[in-house]
Amino acid sequence: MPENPHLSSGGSDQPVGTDGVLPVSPADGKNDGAVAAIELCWDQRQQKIPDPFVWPQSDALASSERELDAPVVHIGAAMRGGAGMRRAAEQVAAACASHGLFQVTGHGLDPALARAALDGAAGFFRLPLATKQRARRAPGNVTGYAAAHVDRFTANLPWKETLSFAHRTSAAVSQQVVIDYFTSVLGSDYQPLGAVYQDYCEAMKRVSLEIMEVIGVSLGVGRSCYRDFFADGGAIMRCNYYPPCPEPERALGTGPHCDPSALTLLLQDSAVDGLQVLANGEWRPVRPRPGALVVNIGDTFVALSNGRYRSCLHRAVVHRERERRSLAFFLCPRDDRVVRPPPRLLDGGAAASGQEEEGRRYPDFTWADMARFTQRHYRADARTLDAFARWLGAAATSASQSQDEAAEETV
Ligand SMILES: C=C1C[C@]23C[C@H]1CC[C@H]2[C@]1(C)CCC[C@@](C)(C(=O)O)[C@H]1[C@@H]3C(=O)O
Ligand SMILES: O=C(O)CCC(=O)C(=O)O
Ligand SMILES: [Fe+2]
Repeated sequence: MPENPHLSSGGSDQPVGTDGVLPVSPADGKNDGAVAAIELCWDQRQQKIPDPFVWPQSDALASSERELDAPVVHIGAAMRGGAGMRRAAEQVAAACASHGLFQVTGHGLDPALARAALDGAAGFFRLPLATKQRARRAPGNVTGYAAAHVDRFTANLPWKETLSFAHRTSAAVSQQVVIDYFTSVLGSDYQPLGAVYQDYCEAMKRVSLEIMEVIGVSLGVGRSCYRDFFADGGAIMRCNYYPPCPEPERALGTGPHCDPSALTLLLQDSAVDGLQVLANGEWRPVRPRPGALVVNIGDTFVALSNGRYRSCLHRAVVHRERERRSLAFFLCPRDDRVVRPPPRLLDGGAAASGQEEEGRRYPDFTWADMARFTQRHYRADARTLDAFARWLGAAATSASQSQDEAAEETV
């Protein structure tokens, strides 16, 4: 296993921090006092933010006023094929080869459902802390309620609360997986809110698969290649709430990162901006556009495209007087599906010459591996995919060493 501050040793499940951002008490993952202190941090009468919320100057770099140059893709027109698909594929190819973000309109998401999902999040985060804590995230798990990730990290805390839950469509699981989550952790009173997010996730899954068709065309592998790959996949749905912050220039709602998942569909609160993307060394805003969904490429898709498409490096800033909400739908492959690019995307004609492994930029992995890495070993940031590839390589080496040792012992 290489010496690297980002990686844990020996493939154990002990978490390690990223550059001094150490996880809190890994053994129990509980931090009740710190979670309760969150209400105090959010208190509007405070003048200063506590030290653990202060980000290094290099991460909290000033923002540009210049909006990110990102195409608006009409997905409805693309699905009708012909010129609509050709135009969409060109727009997607250009955006994904540069910064990895575009917007989507013509997606057919019912505006009343979008409103109910944003308002539902507002209502949830206004609940008393004790009620929200019924859904608290369990250690090592991506789902649940989290306040500033105080139970995971001790520094560079994000100025946000989140509620995350899993969505899946498969014959093997309940067709009401989101409703079941809400009623089981919060109680039967939360069935209607669960139903809103069940519908919202189903709409996002449909749109994600349509986008996968366009991405497939844009990479020359055809409409069904990625659509089929993700059809039985899952998703993590996350409601983000960013309270007003007395020192917004020293804090971040979400630090600089690439999403480890494959594709993210983000609905921004229409009134307040906050999402920013690093492009040509500048943090450029992606202002909310009524009716549009923001779409970005994540690390898992970078591997699936063999590095042709870029993971979008982004962050969310906070405001002094205004709170902000956003809804993120993170599309992931089915847990056990092997992430491997289609042969046509291998470099230097490797596929044609039968040397498939030589044209590969990243090793095989599964979403279960990636989820474990980001929940137990590494705080997702701008370099997750490279750190993950090294971690997989080191795990493979130590597994084959153990096998050799076992073989020697039996000789
Ligand atoms: C698999 C995931 C890990 C995170 C939630 C989903 C997709 C995005 C990841 C995250 C938002 C990237 C920034 C850091 C993080 C810790 C956060 O601020 O919430 C990440 C999520 C997480 O590990 O919970
Ligand atoms: O709130 C936002 O605009 C972005 C949130 C984000 O990047 C995330 O949850 O991964
Ligand atoms: Fe993100």
